[in-house]
Amino acid sequence: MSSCTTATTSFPTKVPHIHSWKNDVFPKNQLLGTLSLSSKKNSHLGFTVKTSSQTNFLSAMDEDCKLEVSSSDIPDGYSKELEIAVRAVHMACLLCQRVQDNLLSESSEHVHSKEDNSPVTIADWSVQAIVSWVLSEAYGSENVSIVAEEDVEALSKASAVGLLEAVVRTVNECLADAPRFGLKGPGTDLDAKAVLEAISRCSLAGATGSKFWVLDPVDGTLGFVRGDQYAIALALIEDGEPVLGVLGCPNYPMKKEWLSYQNGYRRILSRLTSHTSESLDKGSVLYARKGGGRAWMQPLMCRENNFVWPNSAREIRASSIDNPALATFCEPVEKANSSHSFTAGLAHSVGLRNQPLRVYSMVKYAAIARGDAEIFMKFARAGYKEKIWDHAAGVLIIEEAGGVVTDAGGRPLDFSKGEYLEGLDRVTSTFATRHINPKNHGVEKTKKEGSGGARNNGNDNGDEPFGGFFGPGGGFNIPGLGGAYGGGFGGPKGGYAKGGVIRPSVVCKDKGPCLGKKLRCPAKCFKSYSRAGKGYGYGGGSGGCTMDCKKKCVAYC
Ligand SMILES: Nc1ncnc2c1ncn2[C@@H]1O[C@H](COP(=O)(O)O)[C@@H](OP(=O)(O)O)[C@H]1O
Ligand SMILES: [Mg+2]
Repeated sequence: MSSCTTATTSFPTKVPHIHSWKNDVFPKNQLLGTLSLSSKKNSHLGFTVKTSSQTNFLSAMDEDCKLEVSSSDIPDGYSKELEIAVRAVHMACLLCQRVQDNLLSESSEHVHSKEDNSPVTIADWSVQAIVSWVLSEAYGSENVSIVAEEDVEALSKASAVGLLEAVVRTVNECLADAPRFGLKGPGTDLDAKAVLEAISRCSLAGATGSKFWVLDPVDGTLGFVRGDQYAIALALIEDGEPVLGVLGCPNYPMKKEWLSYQNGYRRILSRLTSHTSESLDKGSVLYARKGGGRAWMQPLMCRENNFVWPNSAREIRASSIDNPALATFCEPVEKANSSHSFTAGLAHSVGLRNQPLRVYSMVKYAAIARGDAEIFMKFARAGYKEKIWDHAAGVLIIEEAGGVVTDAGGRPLDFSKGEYLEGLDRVTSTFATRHINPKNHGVEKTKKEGSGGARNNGNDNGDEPFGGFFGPGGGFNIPGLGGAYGGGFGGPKGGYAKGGVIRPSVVCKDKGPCLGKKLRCPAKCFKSYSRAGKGYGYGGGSGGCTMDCKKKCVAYC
C-alpha cells in the first residue's frame, strides 16, 4: 500500500522565506481554562441522506473503523457525514504534510500564482479532488453539492500539462491509502479527466442551495508554502448555517507546549522518538456538529497506522478567562489581510495586554476552540469580501466549544448568500466565551450561558444580543472609535470615521502623570502607529503616530 507521497514537477515560482511559529508570538503565560456550560444535546436538524452508494461505501469500511463513541454522546443528525468528513480530512492532512515536506526540502517549484497573485499548490487541487471524490462516492455525485476555493482553469491550460500530471499522481497516491482511513478507494487510478471532474464538481453555484459542503482545501496557502501553519477546512451548511465542521491542522500539535518549537524541529524530533498518539509532529483534526455543545480534537494518524475511530479524540472547550487583561487575541500574520496597527490600538484600548498570536489560516479558530487564545479579530481592507470557506468550519467548532463568532456589529456571520459573507461588517470577531466580550472595558455577563445556539445571538436561548466591537449595545467603548460608531467607523454601514483616516485614541492607564488622559493621534500623521510606555510594547507598525502615556502624555507623528 503506498503512502501519500508527493509527485514532483517543476513550475516557475518562488517559495517565500520560512516563517515559523515562534515563542514570541505565543506567550507562555497564557492560562488555559475549562468552561462549564450546559451542553445542548438536542438536534432538530437531523438529516441523513441514505443512498445505496452511501450504504456500500460505509460497509466497505474496516470493522475497526466504525464509530465507537457511545450513542448518548452524539446528537442524532450528521453522524455519518461527520465520520466521512473527518476521515477525508485526515487523509487530506497526510497528503498536505507530504507535499509541504517536499516543498521545503527540495526548494521545489510547486507553487503557482492565481490571478489575484495568491499562491496555489498541487496540494490545493489535490485535496479538493480527493474530498470531492470521497463525498461523491459516499452519497452519489448527483446528491452532493460542494463549494470550494479552487477551479480548474489554470490546471486545464495546455501549458499546465506537467502540473496536472503532478496533481493526478498526488491524488492517486493518496487515494490508494483510502482503506487505511476506513474509506473505499477507487480501485484503479483516476485519470486526468476524472481528477479534473472531481475538482470542478465543486462549483460556486452550489453555494445557494439549502444544503451544501464548503471546502477550503488549503487555507492559509501562504503559511503552507512557508512551512508554517495552515488548515484544511470542511463544513456542511444547511439552511444558511454550518451544521458540521472539520478543521485539519497538520502543524498544530495536540500538545500546546510543542508549539514553542519550530515545525521543522518538531519533525526531526519526532523521527527520533516512537510514534505514539503523543508524537511531537502530530497535527490535529478538530470537529463538531451543531447542537451537541461539544467539540473534539484528534491527533493526526501515525503514518503507518490505520485510522480507528475515535482515534484518541479529546473533548475541547474554549477558554473561560473572563478578564481581557489575561486574554490573548489572534490575528492574521499578513498585514495585508488585517490591519495590525488598528487591532493593536483596539486591543490596548480594551485592556488586552498579551502579545497577539499571529498565525496563518483558520488555525486561529482552532486555537480559540481549544482554549489556547481567547479572541480573533480580523479587520480586512475596505472592499475585501470574506469567503464562506474561510470561516464556516471554524465558526461551528468555536460555537460548539462554547465560543461566539460575530462581525463587528455583533451579528452572526451569514452563510446563506452564496460564496461571500454578504453584509459582513468588516471586522470578524470571535470570542472564547460571552464573558470575554470586552464591552464596556470589561466583563459582560449575560443572563444565561449557552453553547450550541450561540450564533443565533442567543435569541433562542433568551440571551441578550451579543454586542460586537462597535456594535449595538455599546461596543467596546473605545474612545475615538466607539464614539465614532454612529459616524460610521466600524458601524453597521462600515467605513471609517473621518475622511477615511483611522485616528486611534487611548485613555492612558499607566500610573503617573498621564493616568486617565485621553490621547488621540493627529490625523495628519496617521498611517499606522506605535506606542511608547508601559503596556504599549507590541504592534508597532511603521510608526505613523506615537502615544506617550508615560511622561509627556501626548500623541505625536
Ligand atoms: N486582502 C485580504 N484581506 C483579507 N483576507 C484575505 C485577503 N486576501 C486573502 N485573504 C484570505 O485570507 C486567508 C488567509 O487567512 P490568514 O491571513 O488569516 O492566514 C486566505 O485564504 P487562502 O490562503 O486559503 O487563500 C484568503 O481567503
Ligand atoms: Mg482560505
